[in-house]
Amino acid sequence: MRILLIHSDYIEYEVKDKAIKNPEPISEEEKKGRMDEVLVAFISVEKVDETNPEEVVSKAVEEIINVASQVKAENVFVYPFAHLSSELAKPSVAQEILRKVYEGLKEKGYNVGKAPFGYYKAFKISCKGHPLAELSRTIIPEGAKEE
Ligand SMILES: NCC(=O)N[C@H]1[C@@H](O)[C@H](n2cnc3c(N)ncnc32)O[C@@H]1CO
Repeated sequence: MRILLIHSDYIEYEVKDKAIKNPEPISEEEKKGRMDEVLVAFISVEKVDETNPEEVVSKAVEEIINVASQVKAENVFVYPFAHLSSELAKPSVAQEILRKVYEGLKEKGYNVGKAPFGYYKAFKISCKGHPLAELSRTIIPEGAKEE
């Protein structure tokens, strides 16, 4: 899993078109969204993550919370982003893993937003620009490391 973390004044998105055959069903109001004072997590789920989804989910939640506490962000935004890796997991697995990351962050008490899965989206983001405002993390399941 590849994660790009951007501490932002805001993130806003607008759904433009379906990008896969069966995108996540969304309501009219979910076609646009915005969150202010937020740690945005752009996440690419990778093929290797399929070997141990549970481990990748818990490590991702841990890494995101670690950065959120350092930058003092109470809002987190999970953005499915298929552009951080050339070894992507298939959409069905990726959607489930991202849903669990979202749920895991909520369980830890964060105010969590998410962008719909499986769409092309326009987005605007305002990076805060401080030294910890742009970070990336790579998460690899333990088992996969032995290969
Ligand atoms: N920016 C727009 C976009 O990326 N759209 C992506 C994601 O919403 C989602 N998606 C599909 N596979 C994955 C994956 N492995 N990891 C994350 N998202 C995925 O499906 C869209 C087309 O790839």
